[in-house]
Amino acid sequence: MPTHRRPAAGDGRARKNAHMTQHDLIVIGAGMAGLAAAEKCASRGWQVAVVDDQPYGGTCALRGCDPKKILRRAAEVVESARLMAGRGVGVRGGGPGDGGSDVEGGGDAGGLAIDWADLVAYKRGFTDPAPARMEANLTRLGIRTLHGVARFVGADALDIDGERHTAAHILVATGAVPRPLDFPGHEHVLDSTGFMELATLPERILFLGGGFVSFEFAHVAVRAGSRTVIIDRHPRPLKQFDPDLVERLVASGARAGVEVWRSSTISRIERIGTELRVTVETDGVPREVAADLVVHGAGRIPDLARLDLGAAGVAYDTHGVTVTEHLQSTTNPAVWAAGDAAASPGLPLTPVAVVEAKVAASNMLKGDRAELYATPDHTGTPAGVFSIPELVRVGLLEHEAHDAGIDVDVRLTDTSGWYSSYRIGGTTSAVKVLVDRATDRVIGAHLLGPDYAELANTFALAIKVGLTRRQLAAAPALYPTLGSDLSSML
Ligand SMILES: Cc1cc2nc3c(=O)[nH]c(=O)nc-3n(C[C@H](O)[C@H](O)[C@H](O)COP(=O)(O)OP(=O)(O)OC[C@H]3O[C@@H](n4cnc5c(N)ncnc54)[C@H](O)[C@@H]3O)c2cc1C
Ligand SMILES: NC(=O)c1ccc[n+]([C@@H]2O[C@H](COP(=O)([O-])OP(=O)(O)OC[C@H]3O[C@@H](n4cnc5c(N)ncnc54)[C@H](O)[C@@H]3O)[C@@H](O)[C@H]2O)c1
Repeated sequence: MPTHRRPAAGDGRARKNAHMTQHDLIVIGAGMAGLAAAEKCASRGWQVAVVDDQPYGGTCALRGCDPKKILRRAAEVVESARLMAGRGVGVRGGGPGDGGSDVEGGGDAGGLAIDWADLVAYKRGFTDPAPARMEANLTRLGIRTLHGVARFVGADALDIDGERHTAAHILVATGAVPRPLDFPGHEHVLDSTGFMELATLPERILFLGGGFVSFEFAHVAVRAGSRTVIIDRHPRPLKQFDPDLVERLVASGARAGVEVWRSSTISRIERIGTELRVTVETDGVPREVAADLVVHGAGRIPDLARLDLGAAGVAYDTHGVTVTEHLQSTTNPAVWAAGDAAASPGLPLTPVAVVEAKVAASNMLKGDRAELYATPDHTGTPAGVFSIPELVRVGLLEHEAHDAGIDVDVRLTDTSGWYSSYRIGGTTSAVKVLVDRATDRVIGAHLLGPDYAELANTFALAIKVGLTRRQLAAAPALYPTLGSDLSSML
């Protein structure tokens, strides 16, 4: 095990010599986790450097959450117009757009359509300026910004593009990358970053994997006029979410044109001219399907391959850097990890990455006083798929509550006939709330419906602070808002 002195609390001043700066902290990865930790430590006077080989900002801001939701906005507008078509909404002078959609009982919105190139350009209006702004902010905070691939060359040393940098603490915040695929022709599969940069959206798109990425992108692409199929190897997609609500989402997606092929996978892709010849196996039986594009939605793995963690004696596995509950490497005390790159219990989501980074930073700042170290608390952290409508989960699933031996009251309500649904033209929506009968506390909330992700934040707070069903139902809400439906959902 590497041994070296780490600064005790308050002695975080960096040493300098003619050849290099020894930092208090080098953060590898300028994503949500890396930036949160760097800013916290710099605000306490530490000499901090951040390194990234890509533009600053990481996945969420540049290639994930934020740009994705800009693309989705266009699809939401088209969908909202369709739901209200024939109910007072149409495009003046416009002819029928796609021959009439029967999505959720609405009609054609009279020629309203997504211009993909314009939409991607609009998205870039947000993402392109972000790295310079973020880097300038770090510089203003006194944080050194480095560019290049970081690789360990010792227990407390990194090589960054041929230069050696040492630090008392090194935070691995390198995020995740699409899981490598190995079937013949896998090189034809486009990843999520590539999808959001497409100049045009082709007609026939297959999405490999039935998780977050595929559902979110397929629900956008279908509203932009593509034919979409999600191919998942399990009988049930979106396994982390409530099965009853997943089936309703799949059914409403099918009406919009998103097919889901279950117990299926892709075993081969061949390019023939401009077309892809894709072999899809369902329950082991192969068939050939023609497509214009195949998109990777088959999971992500921690981005550790370029770090040479072995050179620093840092243990890791397929879930990330092996860490203690306070996010320190189990085998090298100089190294910490947070976000998608850490093998912590937290899900690979942005709010989790930020909480972990802040906890890791606060623990590093405490020096050797391990008795003061904190652990991240992810109780009530919501997870949501931004399909149309969105699907959200907070707290326990029904089967998890039963497995934990909780006497649970399960309240599943179809809200599609409620006023709030009628107002927007009628849509698929439902809610499942789990209440612990012994304590009356809300322990799980599962939501499917337009803008229901906003309701998730209230449930998240309730679960985090341990509110009872009665307390939550009694909270006054502005009327008429979606929030005012909450008490009826309980
Ligand atoms: C398409 C998509 C949509 C998503 N949507 C959502 C959402 O709506 N909500 C949500 O909560 N989460 C979402 N996520 C997940 C979320 O983006 C991640 O959980 C979050 O960005 C993780 O942050 P991080 O700081 O751990 O890593 P990242 O943001 O990935 O940052 C890691 C950085 O490290 C750099 N790096 C890696 N290796 C090295 C190296 N050796 N040297 C130098 N630099 C290196 C990378 O270039 C990268 O910039 C989405 C993910 C994807 C892919
Ligand atoms: N809204 C959000 O918060 C959001 C959005 C996008 C991504 N993310 C994060 O990024 C991670 C990765 O997203 P993702 O959608 O790529 O992965 P995922 O883990 O959500 O889903 C992957 C799916 O692909 C299936 N699969 C894997 N290999 C397959 C194969 N060979 N053939 C057929 N099916 C296969 C799995 O069974 C699973 O259902 C997520 O876990 C999530 O944490 C979050």
